[in-house]
Amino acid sequence: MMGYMRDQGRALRDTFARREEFCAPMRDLFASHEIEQVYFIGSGTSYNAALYIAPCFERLAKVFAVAEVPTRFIDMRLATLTPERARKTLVVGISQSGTSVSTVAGVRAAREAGCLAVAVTDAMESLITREVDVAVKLTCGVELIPVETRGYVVTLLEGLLMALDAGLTSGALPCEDHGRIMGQIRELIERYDDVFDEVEAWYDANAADFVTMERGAIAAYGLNFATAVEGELKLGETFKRPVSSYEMEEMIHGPQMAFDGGTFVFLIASNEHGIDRVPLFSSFFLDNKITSNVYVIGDASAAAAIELRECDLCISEEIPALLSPLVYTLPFQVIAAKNCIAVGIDTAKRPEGKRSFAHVYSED
Ligand SMILES: O=P(O)(O)OC[C@H]1O[C@](O)(CO)[C@@H](O)[C@@H]1O
Repeated sequence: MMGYMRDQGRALRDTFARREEFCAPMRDLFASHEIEQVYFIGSGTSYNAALYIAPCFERLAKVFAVAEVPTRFIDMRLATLTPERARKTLVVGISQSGTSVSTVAGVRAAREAGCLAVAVTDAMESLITREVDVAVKLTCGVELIPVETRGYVVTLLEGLLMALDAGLTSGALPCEDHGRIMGQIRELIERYDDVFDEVEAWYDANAADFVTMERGAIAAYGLNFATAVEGELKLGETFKRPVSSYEMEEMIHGPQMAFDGGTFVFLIASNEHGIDRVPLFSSFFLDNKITSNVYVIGDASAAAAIELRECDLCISEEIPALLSPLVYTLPFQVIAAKNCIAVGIDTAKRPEGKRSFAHVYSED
């Protein structure tokens, strides 16, 4: 797992260099169809990436976009699609492997309803590619372990680049804004390996505490809600402790009643609307002596806005808010991987003797 994570910087730079491979097909779709709404569907890590990609399309390409798990897309959203609306609806199924039963069923149902269906997948010969109008390459490379990490950050970047391109092409995103954001991406992926090292050093400094985690709560706002949900999945599927994710404000509407000294609270202080509320949350847990295990995750701009403690993570340089999910997922990936190493859990192994039905590898 650590090997795939340490390769993320290279994979992001490779994805950026290959952007025309996935931006061009999406650009053609937007140019040749009147698209009024986009559904990004996927399961697990791919759904969590969709939680970031959908708002990127809304902000940058000014198109109504929603992230949905495939079963809810089929059971709820399809009902809203009259034949006329379906023709103007793009459904993007994200599946790294191309074999998630749910996502394959989702794009099939979308197409049957008259929507335009696209697959974003690393496996260009997989089942999902046969159920769509267009298959778009996900440039993450195969991950041979059950836990997806490199695939997650690559999916985020690919979605962001597609949204930027769609916005530029439609005229929704001014050329100077497009150029500025592309520059920020270039700069971040160049120093991504250094950022990874900073996160790992933070883990190492707090390792003795992290391995004692009994339960976790991850709270975030804005684009980093996706980070919280992905952090919950990563820690749960590896370290196997119960972890919940929250839109930050919602954490104080009941869930906090269950927290105690064994609960590790992670507050993602991204430089978005909501950052000023973070200190209220940390002091609630600390001052009321509910748990001393409170960690704020932020960067140089968070440090200017919030009084950080020694145990908090402060990335030394500023991370632009739009790109911050590419970085703030790292602490949770690193805690997941290194806690497992510490307690002897092999993250490369699938649970023995348990056949899952989440993926299908052939038409049978
Ligand atoms: O992106 P894919 O290949 O559809 O996989 C989705 C999810 O399915 C899993 O492989 C589990 O079944 C997760 O690890 C992953 O997040």
